[in-house]
Order: sequence, then structure tokens, then C-alpha cells
Amino acid sequence: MTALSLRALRSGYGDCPVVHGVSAEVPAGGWLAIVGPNGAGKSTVLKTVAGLLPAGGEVLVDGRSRLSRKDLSRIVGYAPQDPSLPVGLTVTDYVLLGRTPHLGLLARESRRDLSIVEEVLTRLDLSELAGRRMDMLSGGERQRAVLARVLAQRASLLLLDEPTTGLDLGHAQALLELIDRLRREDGITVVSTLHDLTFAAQYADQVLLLDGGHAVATGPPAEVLTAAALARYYGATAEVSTTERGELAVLPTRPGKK
Ligand SMILES: Nc1ncnc2c1ncn2[C@@H]1O[C@H](COP(=O)(O)OP(=O)(O)OP(=O)(O)O)[C@@H](O)[C@H]1O
Repeated sequence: MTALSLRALRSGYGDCPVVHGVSAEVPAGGWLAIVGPNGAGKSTVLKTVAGLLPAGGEVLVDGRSRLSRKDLSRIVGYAPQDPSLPVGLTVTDYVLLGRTPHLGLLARESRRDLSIVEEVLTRLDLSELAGRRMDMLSGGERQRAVLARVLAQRASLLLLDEPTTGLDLGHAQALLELIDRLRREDGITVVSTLHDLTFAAQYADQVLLLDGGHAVATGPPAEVLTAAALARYYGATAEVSTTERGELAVLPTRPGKK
């Protein structure tokens, strides 16, 4: 089954078009990495799929278009690059916000909502920080809490905008492993933007390369992430090689140095 179809997606801000006819298909349980240089339109695509910007063309989530905001917020979990964090909220209260789409009008959270939050906190190794204020967490802890809020939503499609921003190598890897585990265990579909192209190649099964709001390449990582594409679209010099373990690695090289 296809979890997300973008058909000639157009989007932008006011009368400023940014995304010009992007198409992609993400099967249920798949991981699509959206890559491309700064300003290519990666975040704009995610915001549009999340229903935060008007879309031209078609966006089908689980085969359905024009989902109500309520339905969309039950199926789609969106973690922005820079989420605004309400001041003074504890980790538990923040993660509970993920249950909002499931609450009736004026309804308070139920025991089930609280137990889902507890389970997610345990899974993300956040139980000990449950009572800590969000603004008193380290960058890595905060990223995990943001992911916890999205998971508490029980969404089947995760839109993650640069989930590893600000994380050191170990924490970035741990977070991506966790997302990958959820994908395998729960069949969740992931669409994420990623600047680290080695990570994109390791975790995603499909890569969509954007440039200037256009999809310039799409396919398996090895087909999209070539040295020629990095030179052309990023203006970067890099070696792309396959490690002994069969993983693709993107290594920037100093321009002009031998
Ligand atoms: N709120 C906004 N209003 C107007 N233009 C915007 C707004 N947000 C982004 N843009 C513009 O849209 C274009 C695409 O931005 P977007 O954030 O989608 O790029 P990106 O590929 O995610 O970039 P980055 O890698 O730097 O995060 C850029 O030219 C940007 O200046």
C-alpha cells in the first residue's frame, strides 16, 4: 500500500511559489529522505504534507486526498526543525500534547492517553526526565522529547524535519536507529529531510533530491547520491564509496587538493 503520494505538488508562501510540481510515492513502512541544498524546498514539502500550507497538485495520504485537519493530525505526525516549545511545560505535559488530535472537544486526557505517553517515554528512554521542564533539557534530550510527542500521536506517517539537528554523532545515530526500529516494528512510514547524506543513504530506502523546488532525482540512495549530483546541485566535491559492509558513504573532499 502507498502511504503517501505526491502528484505534481506545488506549494509556497503567499504569492511566492517554492515547490514546483514534485512527485513521489512512499510505500507503507518505507523511509523517504528528502535532500538538497539550503533553500531547495525540503521543509516546505513537509509543511505542505502536514497541511500547514496550501497545496497545488495532489497529496494522497493512505490513498485519500482532502483529509480533514482532524483526520490528518491523527495519521500524520510532524516534527518541525525548530518546534516552538511552550515555556514551563514538563516533558510529560509536552508529550501529552501529542494526544490532542484524539481528544474530544473540551475532553481531558484519559487513562489510555496517559498510559500511551508513559509507554512512549519508556521506549525513548525519557522516563527519568518525565518531570523535567522542556527548557531544561539538552539538545539531544529535547529532540527525543519532540519525537516522543509525535509518537504519542500514534501517527502512521512521520514527517521529520532534520531530526538530527544539533545532535552529536552518537545521539544522532541512536535517534535514527530508534526511528528505524519503530518503522520495522510498527510499520510506520517515515519522510525526513536530512542534510547528512551518509545517514540518508544508510537509513532511507528512497531519496528525493530537490533543487530550486524541483525534484531533480529520485530513487535508491546509490542512484541519487552520486559525486556528479553532489557537484552539480550542492556545488560540493565529495567521494561516494561503498564500505566493506556494503553501506554507501559520502565523504567531502577538499576542492583542488590531491
Ligand atoms: N515563511 C516563509 N515565507 C516566505 N518564504 C519562505 C518562508 N519559509 C521559507 N521560505 C523560502 O522558501 C524557500 C525554501 O525554503 P525551505 O525552508 O523549504 O528550504 P529547505 O530546503 O528546507 O532549506 P534548508 O536546508 O536551509 O533548511 C527558501 O527560498 C526560503 O527562503
